[in-house]
Amino acid sequence: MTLNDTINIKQLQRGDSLTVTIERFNHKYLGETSVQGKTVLVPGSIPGETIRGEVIRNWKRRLLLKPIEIIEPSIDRVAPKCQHFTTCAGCQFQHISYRKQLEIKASRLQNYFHEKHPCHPLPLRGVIGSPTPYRYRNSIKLHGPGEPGFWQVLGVDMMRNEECPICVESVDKALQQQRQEHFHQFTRQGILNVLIRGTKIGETYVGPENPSAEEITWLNEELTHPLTDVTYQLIVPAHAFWQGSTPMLPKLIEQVVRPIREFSPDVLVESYCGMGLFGIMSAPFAKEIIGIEEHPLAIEAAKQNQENLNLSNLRIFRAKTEDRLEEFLVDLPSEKSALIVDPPRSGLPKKVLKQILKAPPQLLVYVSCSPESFARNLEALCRETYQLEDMVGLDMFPQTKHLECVGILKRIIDRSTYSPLSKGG
Ligand SMILES: C[S@@+](CC[C@H](N)C(=O)[O-])C[C@H]1O[C@@H](n2cnc3c(N)ncnc32)[C@H](O)[C@@H]1O
Repeated sequence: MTLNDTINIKQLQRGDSLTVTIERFNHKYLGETSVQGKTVLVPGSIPGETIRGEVIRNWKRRLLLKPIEIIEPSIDRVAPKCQHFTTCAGCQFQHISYRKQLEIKASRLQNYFHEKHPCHPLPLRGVIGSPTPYRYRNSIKLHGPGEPGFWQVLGVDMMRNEECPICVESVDKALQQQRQEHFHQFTRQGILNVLIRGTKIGETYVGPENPSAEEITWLNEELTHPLTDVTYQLIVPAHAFWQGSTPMLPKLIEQVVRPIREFSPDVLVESYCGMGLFGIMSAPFAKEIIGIEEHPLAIEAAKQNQENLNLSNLRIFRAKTEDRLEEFLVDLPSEKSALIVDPPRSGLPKKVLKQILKAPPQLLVYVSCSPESFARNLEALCRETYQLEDMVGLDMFPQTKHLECVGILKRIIDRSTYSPLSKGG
């Protein structure tokens, strides 16, 4: 007899109890199992564990269970630090030892590169862990309706979270203070989405995610270059992209800029450049750098940083990558040219892939926050034009399912074969 033979799962209601053994993680890293043909999802569980839980929702095909008692725990289980873990949708892994989290992420990367993928076997060096697996995150967005909060697991309501221990202290403190005041200063004005962002030097922005022109805020940040030890004072736009993990940032820069330093390109194009982070950090190692970015505030910050740091070899262009990349790539010198891409989660669109394949620079450094689109894009890039020489994962967001990776691609064909001129445009 199995654990649930005496229960008709269809009839379970909110608050009822159910005991299950977890079979696997689903694609969102929720533990799951099947009971009487229904998928039972248990946040904060590990495959192999037997858990007694309380029913939160019972849909037609799925049932959401909140763990109440871990009857048979996994050897990888640790105590979560956040009181909201298993209710909040932000973290998936607080109950798993940090060593095991890194193992899970490394095998997830491997799994995207099946046997027939041109990059198989994967030259993966591993996943670099965060020096601080908590207290790393420098920005959060809270959403309405009503008092702003985080999404709950599986989108069940919003939660008015009292803390967020993965955040750096200044951000967590600002959240706690706002929560005590019920975010009144924003809800009174009908502002639904609130952004909290903190910098390493202690500046904090708490305000609307989408500000009016007068509310636009610039933050000051300090960053020490991991390869030169020079400390940079940077302007960071509160409302445009800035890397979310303060302690992991030097490690990410090191992985992206080291190959640029080794290659020492005559021209480096950095597309999806944000406020110019990798271009600025590559400035000592490339003769000329061209940055392309579409967000007006990121562009303003990039230009301000370029001026403040007196970087005469860096030029920034406001454009959509798909509209202007080709024109820069076809002008690149055949040898000694490099490209850094750091696209959003969806990866490089087909149009951009085509432009790269038409005039491929010698070195391509691909920074990705989505292993899935990264693997898909590499399938096209490495079919005949590039070889993936090196790859590393970076755990920018410990306790969560998210994973960053950097791939170093070297051109393996003679570029003249692919030149738009030799192909008649
Ligand atoms: C993952 S962020 C990387 C930013 C930068 N590399 C950094 O580390 O700070 C992606 C950036 O691409 C920009 N972006 C998104 N779509 C774009 C497009 N089609 N063309 C140019 N930039 C784009 C976003 O505004 C954002 O700044």
